[in-house]
Amino acid sequence: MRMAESDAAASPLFDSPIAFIGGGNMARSLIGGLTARGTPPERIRVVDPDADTRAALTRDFGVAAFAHATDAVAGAVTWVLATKPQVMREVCTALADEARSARPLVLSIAAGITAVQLERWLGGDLAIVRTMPNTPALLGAGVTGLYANANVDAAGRAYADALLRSAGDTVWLEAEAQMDAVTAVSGSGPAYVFLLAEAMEAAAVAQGLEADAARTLVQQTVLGAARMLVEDGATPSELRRRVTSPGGTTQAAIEVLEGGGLRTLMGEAIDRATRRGAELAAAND
Ligand SMILES: NC(=O)C1=CN([C@@H]2O[C@H](COP(=O)(O)OP(=O)(O)OC[C@H]3O[C@@H](n4cnc5c(N)ncnc54)[C@H](OP(=O)(O)O)[C@@H]3O)[C@@H](O)[C@H]2O)C=CC1
Ligand SMILES: O=C(O)[C@@H]1CCC=N1
Repeated sequence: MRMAESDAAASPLFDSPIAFIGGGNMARSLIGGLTARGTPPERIRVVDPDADTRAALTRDFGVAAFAHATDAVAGAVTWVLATKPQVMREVCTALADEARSARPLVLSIAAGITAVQLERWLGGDLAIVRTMPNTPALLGAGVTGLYANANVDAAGRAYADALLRSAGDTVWLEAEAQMDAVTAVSGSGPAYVFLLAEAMEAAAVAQGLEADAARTLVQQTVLGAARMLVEDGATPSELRRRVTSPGGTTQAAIEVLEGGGLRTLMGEAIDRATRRGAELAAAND
């Protein structure tokens, strides 16, 4: 579902302060995406326990960074929960008093942790949007899955959508259960592509290519292929067919990948990651 930009622009949320709880890798990608695409840094506050992390966020993006969560959320109408699932319960219960009085729109980026858990830990009856972004958000080339609980009104949905659109595309889900699959596909997905790139580079070097040449060849191949996937309009299998001359080099390689069970392996990997999301929710309840 796409939100009307006019709904978001009309919301008082639009100019209000945003507090990030946790300033690690994914928060950094989102803050980078937001500030690069027009969100004034003065609107963004971050809390993180690590002084170097705080200094780097202020230096790189001009945002205010705090050591204590209560300082970061003071006056913030939107909270983005960006700590690891393992500490989310502790983080939320420590902020329950502030949540009860401020009634913020709460966005979580945590894998696995459910809207019901967040609402319970923060004190109940809150508007919660579970989101699953990915690190290309830093370049505005991310994609985010979103699910809103029943307390989120149309303006809250439109605002959450606009916020995450600064980081790339958005896909709304009506069933929260699907968030674990989204996490496994697009949240973790960049790592699968990076692993593929690592493996291709290593294979190129094993064939005698210089490391620099191998890196450039692989980088541009992945970039070019990704652009064709998005821009050409053809299906992945049609794009693959156009590369694969009968009896040629690509066919020889694809036969090895198919014969080695690449599709089964990817299915198993995504299934395992999906189940890991549910495990994280249960283990950290
Ligand atoms: N990395 C990714 O690609 C994606 C991650 N996510 C989700 O984003 C969340 C963060 O992941 P990621 O950025 O990779 O992890 P990081 O460990 O890089 O970031 C988490 C940050 O939170 C800090 N932190 C720990 N305790 C607190 C606290 N009590 N209050 C405030 N900050 C605290 C950590 O500090 P310290 O290290 O000092 O403990 C760290 O800087 C996770 O829930 C993950 O599931 C979602 C999509 C993609
Ligand atoms: O690996 C993780 O658990 C997080 C969630 C998706 C990407 N990184």
